[in-house]
Amino acid sequence: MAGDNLPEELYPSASLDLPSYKLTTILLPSPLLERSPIPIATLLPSSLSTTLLSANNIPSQAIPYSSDPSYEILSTPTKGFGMFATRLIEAGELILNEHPVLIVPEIPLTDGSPAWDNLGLSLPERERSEMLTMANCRPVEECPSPVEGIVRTNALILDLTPPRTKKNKRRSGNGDTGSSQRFGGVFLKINRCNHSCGPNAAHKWDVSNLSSKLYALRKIEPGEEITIFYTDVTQSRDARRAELKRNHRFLCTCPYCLPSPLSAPISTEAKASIASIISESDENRYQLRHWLSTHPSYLKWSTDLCRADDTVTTSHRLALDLINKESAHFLQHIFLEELALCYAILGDEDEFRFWAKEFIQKCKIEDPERADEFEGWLENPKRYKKWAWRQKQRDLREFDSYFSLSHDLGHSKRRYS
Ligand SMILES: C[S@@+](CC[C@H](N)C(=O)[O-])C[C@H]1O[C@@H](n2cnc3c(N)ncnc32)[C@H](O)[C@@H]1O
Repeated sequence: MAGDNLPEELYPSASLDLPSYKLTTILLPSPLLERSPIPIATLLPSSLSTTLLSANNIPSQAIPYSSDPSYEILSTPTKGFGMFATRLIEAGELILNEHPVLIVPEIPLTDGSPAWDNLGLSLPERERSEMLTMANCRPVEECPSPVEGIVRTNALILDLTPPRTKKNKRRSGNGDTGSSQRFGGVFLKINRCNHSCGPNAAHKWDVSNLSSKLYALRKIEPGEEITIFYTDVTQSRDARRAELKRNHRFLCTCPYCLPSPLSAPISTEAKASIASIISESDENRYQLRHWLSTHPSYLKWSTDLCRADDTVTTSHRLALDLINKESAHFLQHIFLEELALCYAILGDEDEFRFWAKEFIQKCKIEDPERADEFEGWLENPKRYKKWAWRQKQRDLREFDSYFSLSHDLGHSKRRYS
């Protein structure tokens, strides 16, 4: 889950042939009549530009503005700007649904600079000037155009494969429209989220709305910074810091990397205690990264009556404890879903309801279809096809063995009579 993070290496060595790309600005009508349309400046392969930007694939209206946003953008002491909660935000809650201002190819342009500048110029003044205040971690020698530097610092990976509608499924047979190339999207607000190795939010791209949803992975307190992850944070501290430095050019200063403030010189004992906190966290993250391959498997358990009933539930509850400890909530939904299914297979309605509700709350934005499926089972748990499967199998076996025993007895009676 959890969201698509910032690209590992958004710009590998290959480069694009510019003439086959088309610069188009989409203007999405605002739902409020008095507001101007919402612009998205796109640089897309001509063929994709034609299909994606056809009337069928463009939303008829922009996402409505929230009149009472749960966030504000503030300056931070060491990380530039950041996004902060203005009130309590519940786990799974939508924080913001936003259209990108720029959509660009993942690989660099052969004739870079003018194309980048033209892209910036194709935005209306208000959006262009806000975009130009965004972070730019690339030196001018590397990215002569500030627009390119801003894109490389901020762009989130977008998949532009048009949504699978009945119509385009029929047209292409399997719904594959042949657009496998990835793109980057720049968002004026979501991109203000700084990285944390214990993020409290994630984002999810929705091609049918041409927008990304930012949502809470756990409860966020008023005034708390809203953070996402730019790299795989189940890696060790050294590995993730090296990756952030290489790809995003900053040394992470989040509390999971620096469990104590950098300021005053610290004693040898304090240093040793920090080192032990870091090594414990590395070990926890390593365990979480490999949990599903090193701990009892739900799939095997769900078809194997020889394994104890609580094998997976006990193990998954331990994983959830570790997830809380490391603030690795982007992994939570995997365990919540399997816990709910374990209790369904055990026919334990109270536990099933508890974990299913937890799962729905956490995944309704990441995977709304699966959340709907669980809502259906909550209405009537017995509709789940493997409801109480273990007990039913045991009853069947008992019946079988009773039946074969009486059958054998019948035989022997006949033999000895
Ligand atoms: C996508 S921007 C985030 C918003 C940015 N702070 C701003 O002012 O617009 C990424 C940049 O923010 C800073 N940043 C993000 N997360 C950070 C972290 N955990 N530690 C230090 N700097 C961070 C880095 O300068 C990075 O290049």
